Amino acid sequence: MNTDLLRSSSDKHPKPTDIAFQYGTAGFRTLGSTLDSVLYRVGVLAALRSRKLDGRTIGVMVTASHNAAQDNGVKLVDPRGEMLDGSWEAHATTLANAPTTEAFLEAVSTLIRNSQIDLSKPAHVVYARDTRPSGEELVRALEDGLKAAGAEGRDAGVTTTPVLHYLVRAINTKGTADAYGEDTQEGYYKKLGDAFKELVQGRPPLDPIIIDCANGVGAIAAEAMSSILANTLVFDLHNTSIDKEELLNNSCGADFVKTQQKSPPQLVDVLKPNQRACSFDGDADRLMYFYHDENGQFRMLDGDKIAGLVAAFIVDLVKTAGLADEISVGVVQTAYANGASTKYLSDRLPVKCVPTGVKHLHHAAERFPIGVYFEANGHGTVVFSPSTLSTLSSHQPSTPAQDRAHKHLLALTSLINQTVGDALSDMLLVEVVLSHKSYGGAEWDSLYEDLPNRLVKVSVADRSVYQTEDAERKLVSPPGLQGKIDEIVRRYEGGRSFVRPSGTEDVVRVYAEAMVRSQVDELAFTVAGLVYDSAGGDAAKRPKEFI
Ligand SMILES: CC(=O)N[C@H]1[C@@H](OP(=O)(O)O)O[C@H](CO)[C@@H](O)[C@@H]1O
Ligand SMILES: [Mg+2]
Repeated sequence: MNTDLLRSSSDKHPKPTDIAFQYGTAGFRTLGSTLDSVLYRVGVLAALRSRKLDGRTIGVMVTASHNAAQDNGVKLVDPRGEMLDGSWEAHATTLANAPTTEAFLEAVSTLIRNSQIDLSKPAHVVYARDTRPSGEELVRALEDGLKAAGAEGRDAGVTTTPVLHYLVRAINTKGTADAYGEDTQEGYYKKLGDAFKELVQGRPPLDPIIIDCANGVGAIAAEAMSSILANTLVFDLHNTSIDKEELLNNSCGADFVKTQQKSPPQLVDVLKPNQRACSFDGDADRLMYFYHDENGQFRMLDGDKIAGLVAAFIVDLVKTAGLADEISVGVVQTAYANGASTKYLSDRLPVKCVPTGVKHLHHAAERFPIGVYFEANGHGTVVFSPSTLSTLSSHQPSTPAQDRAHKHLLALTSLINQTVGDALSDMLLVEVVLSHKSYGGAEWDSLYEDLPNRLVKVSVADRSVYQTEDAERKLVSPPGLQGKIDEIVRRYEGGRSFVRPSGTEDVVRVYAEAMVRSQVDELAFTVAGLVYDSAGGDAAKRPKEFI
């Protein structure tokens, strides 16, 4: 690497003095206007990561997902399309926080030395951004970093996070036995589109699906997919104003639906009773379904409901294909999964609970022959292990029914974006299942009844003192607090509550559920009050709903 070039270009992207950056669950994420130096340095880091992995292509996605338009962020994608390896998250944070160019150069040399990176290896990086206006300049800073580090960059333009993950895997597997698909966006749309058409062939057409695109990049992806699917499935697209910055994720999108537990207001008059609709988030990796029942009541079909629907469908297909002895299906959830969904799934399948954050779910799901994972907030997918894929490709069905189910399983491996949660791919998957089961939203919803639940944020002086175990369901620190929470929970029928520090915001989260709505609120606000007071929170600023 050319140190002079690295030095001179680093000087053009100075680190703001007053900000400490942290590569967290969602990569780096903060105000877009503060991220210039971070993007430059991520360019250098991505080049080093690629060299460390013999020149395999690394992905960089510039997005702040469901956050407001003025935010932005960046995350790295490893060669199989998965999240950046955990050990490199710390390297990212170190590089981003070096206060000066000299300190940055020093941190780069240390990383090269400690990780034994061979600088004679080539470096390849593919990158993309969502529709945020700040993304354009941030990509230029990233390109400066790539250039300074001597990496070959490929600009995938403005696209969704899951498309970028797809491209990374497709590029790295090109020409091999496990080629993932054509390494272009068209290749992605065609792969999903062909698989969908095969899966619904011969079935009665579905009603059009209403899609809230959150005024983000999902609108572009949905538009492209819509023309490929033609009349197989009609998309009724809403919130597609990608050129109006202020509208991004504003009272719309998957996060709005999940946290507000209501329909985006723009859709309220569009939705007829029992008509199914869904929301993407700002970078189209999360999906929420919902409908209004006969009484106009909002009903949410979240990540847990998607996991239940999809897992049961895949189990049936595996059985019908005559593969039940060879392939099993497991589900991965977090502590935020509704207790009713965990019960529904555990009665049928192995279910594992892991800490919050997609990388934990993804890795746990990879341990199952077929692993279905979803966060309640709608981020998830299905992964097929290499041995399952080879069982599927060599299977010889012995009856027409087995043959049909086997073909459908194979098509599912193409329809599902196995690299990461993908709103578009997950939506097509849900539509396939609804079509096969002849379900509307109400039939799907009736698989089980969600327990009433409530999520509350508590501001504390130092959230790092909150440490957990048992997949974040129990506090081990501060000492004694868990015992007090348990005591409160015992007073509520079907009560459950846990407390953990957020990985993305400076707050502690309190989750609660119980049999009755009014009791859940009481439980959640009692626990929130306990956390606030025990952290020495200012009595004058205590939120009035806390008990
Ligand atoms: C309760 C909740 O929804 N938590 C979210 C949120 O994490 P926190 O660590 O809770 O801030 O952001 C993560 C990244 O997007 C997502 O994976 C996770 O599900
Ligand atoms: Mg997202």
